Amino acid sequence: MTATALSGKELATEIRAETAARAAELTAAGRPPTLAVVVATADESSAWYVRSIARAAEKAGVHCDVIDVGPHAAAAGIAGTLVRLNADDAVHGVILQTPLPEGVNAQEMALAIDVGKDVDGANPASLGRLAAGLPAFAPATAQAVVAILDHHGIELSGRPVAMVGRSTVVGKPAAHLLLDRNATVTICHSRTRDLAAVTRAAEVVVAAVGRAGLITAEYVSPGAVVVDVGTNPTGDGGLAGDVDAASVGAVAAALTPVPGGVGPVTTALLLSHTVQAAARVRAGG
Ligand SMILES: NC(=O)C1=CN([C@@H]2O[C@H](COP(=O)(O)OP(=O)(O)OC[C@H]3O[C@@H](n4cnc5c(N)ncnc54)[C@H](OP(=O)(O)O)[C@@H]3O)[C@@H](O)[C@H]2O)C=CC1
Ligand SMILES: Nc1nc(=O)c2c([nH]1)NC[C@@H]1CN(c3ccc(C(=O)N[C@@H](CCC(=O)O)C(=O)O)cc3)C=[N+]21
Repeated sequence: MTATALSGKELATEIRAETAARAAELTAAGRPPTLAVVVATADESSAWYVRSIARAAEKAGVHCDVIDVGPHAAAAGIAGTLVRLNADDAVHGVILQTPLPEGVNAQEMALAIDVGKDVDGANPASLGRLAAGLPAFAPATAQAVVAILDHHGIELSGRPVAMVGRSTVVGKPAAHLLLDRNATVTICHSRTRDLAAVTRAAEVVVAAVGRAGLITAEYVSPGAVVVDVGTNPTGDGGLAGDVDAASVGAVAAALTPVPGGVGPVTTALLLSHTVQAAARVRAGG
């Protein structure tokens, strides 16, 4: 058996087209949608991600302001920058890049992001609202997982799903979104005993671990659907998923590729959230 590739490219193109149309309307109405990206790191993969957001934003007609406070910024300085952006009516979305300088806690910092502008669902209050079924932006990556499954017509209701990873950026919010779709979700992590037994019992496996090739064929039941969130830099400047596509592809029914799967949908959703935030402000006056 050779697994079907669940591409994210077409879905990302659809989301970007819809986003560009709404961005053009907002711009014509004198409210150009604007995303502020706060950076406090010299990390190369973070810099790559920021450049890819800026490129995608430009194509969609969304303004992207990168505010680099430097890799030695103190917590008070970072929080102060976020508070200033909350108060700036010309800014509709705010994201804070990780990693942060040593000793600065990402969750603490994200508490300073206004929930209405929290387009990557980083504020713990956004995660709480998501869990409680209240309106909030989900982290773009977590939403991308469900969106890509929906796009390819994969049923979630009632099905056993293994979510491998419990980070606040991906695993926990994705588990909530999957639960909202009536999946029966098991959340796994580094202390999970016999991970392969748990993932083999699932019909849908989502891997957000950060270990290239961790999920091999013996972790997957024949006919399962596998979503690979991992974006692990390879030595030669490429990207490797958390799933060993060569072996899993022979067992699974369907698998999201890396690159070309969850990644492009993530960036498209981040911009979509930004125009939603801008439109909401307009609706409120
Ligand atoms: N495509 C995209 O848009 C995005 C991709 N990513 C990628 O997704 C991956 C995960 O990111 P993120 O959630 O931020 O990573 P984190 O490092 O924050 O979390 C990793 C999770 O995986 C668990 N884990 C680690 N090792 C194992 C193991 N051997 N077996 C089972 N579970 C394990 C950890 O468990 P524990 O909690 O016990 O430590 C933790 O819950 C990375 O490759 C990242 O680059 C991330 C965000 C967006
Ligand atoms: N709070 C937070 N939110 C994130 O969303 C987040 C983060 N932290 N930390 C870092 C990771 C990484 N990440 C990627 C997003 C898109 C691609 C992407 O679009 N990749 C393309 C291009 C790949 C290539 O050019 O080789 C693809 O997969 O096809 C990759 C990686 C978001 N992250």
